[in-house]
Amino acid sequence: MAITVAINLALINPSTLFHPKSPNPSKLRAFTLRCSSAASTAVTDLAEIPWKTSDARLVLEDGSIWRAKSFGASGTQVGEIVFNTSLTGYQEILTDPSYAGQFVLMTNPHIGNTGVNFDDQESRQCFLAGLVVRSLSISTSNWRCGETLGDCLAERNIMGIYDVDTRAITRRLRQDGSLIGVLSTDRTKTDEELLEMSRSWDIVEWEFNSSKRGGEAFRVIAYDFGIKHNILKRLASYGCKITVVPSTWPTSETLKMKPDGVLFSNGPGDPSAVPYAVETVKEIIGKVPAFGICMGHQLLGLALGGKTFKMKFGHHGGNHPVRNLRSGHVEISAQNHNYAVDSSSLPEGVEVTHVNLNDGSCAGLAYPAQNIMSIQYHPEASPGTHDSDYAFREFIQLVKVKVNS
Ligand SMILES: NC(=O)CC[C@H](N)C(=O)O
Repeated sequence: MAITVAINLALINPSTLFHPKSPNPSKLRAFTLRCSSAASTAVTDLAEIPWKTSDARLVLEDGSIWRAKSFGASGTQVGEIVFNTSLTGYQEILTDPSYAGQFVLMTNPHIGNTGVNFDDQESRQCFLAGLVVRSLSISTSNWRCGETLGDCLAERNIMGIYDVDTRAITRRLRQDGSLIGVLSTDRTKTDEELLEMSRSWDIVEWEFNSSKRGGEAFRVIAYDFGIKHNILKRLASYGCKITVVPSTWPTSETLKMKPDGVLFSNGPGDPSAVPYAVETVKEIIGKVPAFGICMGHQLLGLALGGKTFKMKFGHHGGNHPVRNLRSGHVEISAQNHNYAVDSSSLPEGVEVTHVNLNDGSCAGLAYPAQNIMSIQYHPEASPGTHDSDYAFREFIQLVKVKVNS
């Protein structure tokens, strides 16, 4: 039932595309760590570093080259770099399928000290393309720790780098917008080759294959575009019996199953690149109460006739202020998205219910006439604050009213 996400990394011919922003490759700028030599030497003097170190490069499409140490897997990997401002929760971030194809840079400088446990996974594997951290904890200490962060990444073939100026990269992303990059530990590849790889890759290349009457549970069908486990756990805690179906599940089958509600999940990539999913949403809305989370919210926006667009550097973190326009309350929310619904493109009758206070973008929608609600961020908040958990209660309320009507 789970999706598989296939991405064309190895098949790209670096010579086929040339990015219009290309500076002369001979003018590649090399950024060496200002503090790496001093800080790392100091640490090495005190304790033997327990992981294998090797040189790694992060080459961004703007021509900047960031030299770092590697941990986890080695090799060469292309991805889109995004920064996440959460202070902790790196394990949930690693296993959030919406990060597929992306390098996540943690702005919190010290990562890895609690290791990885077997209870906090948001899905069955690590989906992100790579992890970028300033300082990797040299020791791991937590009563639930099952393995170190480095071992976890190495076993799952995910690359990580540390000893890199994450603040400088974040400032660059905030200024210039999101960037494609290549992480590599391969010394045989030149900087120019890596730069070409970063410029010929596109993240949109995804393929998705993959208490009611008498105390009975509500039956909810969850369309899996890359669903996080905590969404299922939160729905279950509200008394739902959930059936997870693949993103390509036929609408006719869904309707035959007579669900009380349908959830459209979070997921990676550009919502406008999956028109079949928009069609599915169109066929379901109006017939069954629907709740969209993140990608699901964007698909609902498109299905209702609105438009989505790519943001400059997206929202990734556990500390985004959102105003609920109905209650006037401000929630601190967990967010992870690069695309957004354009509020001005929405037809009459569709209400913008939430606004991101950092940039005024649309953070929630409702179409009461058709029992639809959606949230651009993560009410299941894992990691994050739990201010927005009430969204599940509101969805259950929509379901209840419909069931009892
Ligand atoms: N978390 C999500 O569902 C992300 C939605 C979409 N992939 C975006 O980046 O905007």
